[in-house]
Parts: sequence; structure tokens; C-alpha cells
Amino acid sequence: MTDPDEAPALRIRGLDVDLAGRPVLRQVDLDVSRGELVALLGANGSGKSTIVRSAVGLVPRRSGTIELFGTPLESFTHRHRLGYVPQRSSEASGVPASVREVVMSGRLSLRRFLGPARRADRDAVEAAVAKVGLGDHLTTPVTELSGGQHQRALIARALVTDPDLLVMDEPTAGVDQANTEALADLLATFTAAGGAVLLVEHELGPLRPVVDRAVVVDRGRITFAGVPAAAPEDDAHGHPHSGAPPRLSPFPGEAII
Ligand SMILES: Nc1ncnc2c1ncn2[C@@H]1O[C@H](COP(=O)(O)OP(=O)(O)OP(=O)(O)O)[C@@H](O)[C@H]1O
Repeated sequence: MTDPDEAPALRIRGLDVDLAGRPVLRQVDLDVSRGELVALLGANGSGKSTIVRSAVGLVPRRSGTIELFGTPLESFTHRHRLGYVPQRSSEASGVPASVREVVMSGRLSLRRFLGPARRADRDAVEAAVAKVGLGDHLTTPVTELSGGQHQRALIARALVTDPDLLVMDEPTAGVDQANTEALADLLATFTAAGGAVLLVEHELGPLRPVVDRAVVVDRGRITFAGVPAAAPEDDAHGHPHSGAPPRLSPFPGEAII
């Protein structure tokens, strides 16, 4: 266990994950510091989602350690410090919950009893919804939102506990340029205030200016970590271009290429 005051927001060491009896992640090491935005890149099926889902405790691991703010995941009780935005496709459902209900569900980790929402909960929901620009849609069923608006509702749900670490799985999938740029601004504000972000992307696109470090995953292993400008771009088939062998270091400050 690392000193909680010094510890990075997220520290993964030697992570091995098997799914359906098949190795999916092998010896993954990754740090995300406070105030830092790290993007996980890589081809389809390389293991990006499995890394972020492991980081929030959704996937059992074969070996390795995961710490949040210096505390092992298994004993981390401050769930409100963690905001998770799943892949939007995994949220699709025919149940017409409103934006308010979806975002309010993010407050459950803070509520001791499940009675009617308190004033503080309602205020936090309205503030988070306003932050993502959906203030006019509080009562709109999420099924009636555009892809970009739906994504913003999920981001509001992740922000509603005022987290210190945001973990996002493809937050720009199916989102137009304007919404992606708005997300980039929001993330820049979040990290400037000391928040840490780990997100999955297929390509950096409009988020590139706010990404501090790009980490490339290839067949379950980290093959590159460095400044975004040096990250290999995906080709049309989703495979990173091979170029000069990258210097390998998943740790902050060690990988300026
Ligand atoms: N629940 C599961 N059971 C079995 N295999 C799985 C499961 N989830 C993922 N996998 C497999 O693990 C590998 C990594 O999947 P993962 O979703 O982490 O990749 P990814 O890089 O996020 O891909 P994409 O970019 O397509 O979302 C893939 O081969 C996938 O088929």
C-alpha cells in the first residue's frame, strides 16, 4: 500500500486477466497521477476496456495489484471518489429513465438510506446536468436523446459525486465534433482542478490537446507509453502503424519521446 497522500489516483501493477479461459491482459503496469489525463489506445479487442473495467473492480483478475489513491481496490470504500462512464452501447435499454433518474443513480454510493433524495442530492444532480449542458433535458427520457446527449448524461452521472478519478470507456464513440470538443473542455477543467482521468479511445482526434499521456495496448500488453504527439495513429483497420520501436514506459514523466 502506498502513502495515500503521495499515491497516484490509479496504480496497476502486473495485471493478468483471463476471460473465458483465455489470456486477455498480461503484465499490465499503469499509473494515472492526480491532474493527469491518460488515454488508452489500441486495435479492437486489444484489451483496453478490460483494463478500465478491471480498474473499477468489474473484472476478476488472475494476478496483479490495483490501488486507488494508495488503497487496494478490494478495500477501497470511498466509491464516490471514482466516476465511471461505461461504453454507451452497454447502457442501451428500453427502460425510459429520465436524465434526472440516470444522473441521480450516480448518487447511490453516497446515500446511507434509500429514502427520497435529499436536497443535496437534487442540487448535485442539477449541477452535474448543467455542467454537461443538458439543463433543459432533466425530465427527458434518455431514449429520446441523441448519441452525444446520452453520452453527456452518463458523464453527468459520473460527475455527480464530485469524483477525483474519472474512468471513461470510449466517451466519444458516436459523438459529433461539437460534443467532443465540449467534452475536451470539460476534461481540461477537471484535470486543472487536480482530477485524474483514464479514458479509452480509438483515436485521439479532438481530445489530443488535453491528453497528457497516450498508452497503446496490443494483444493484452502495453506496447507504448508517451506523449500523444509520438503515439502511433491507427490505420483504417484499427491497427496501430508500426514505426520505430517506441520506448516503453507506462509511468508518468519517464516517456518523453
Ligand atoms: N466477458 C468476456 N468474456 C470472454 N472474452 C471477453 C469478454 N470481454 C472481452 N473479452 C475478450 O477480451 C479481449 C479484449 O476485449 P476488450 O473489450 O478489453 O478489448 P478492447 O480493446 O476494449 O476492444 P474494443 O476497442 O473493440 O472495445 C477480446 O478478445 C474480447 O473478445
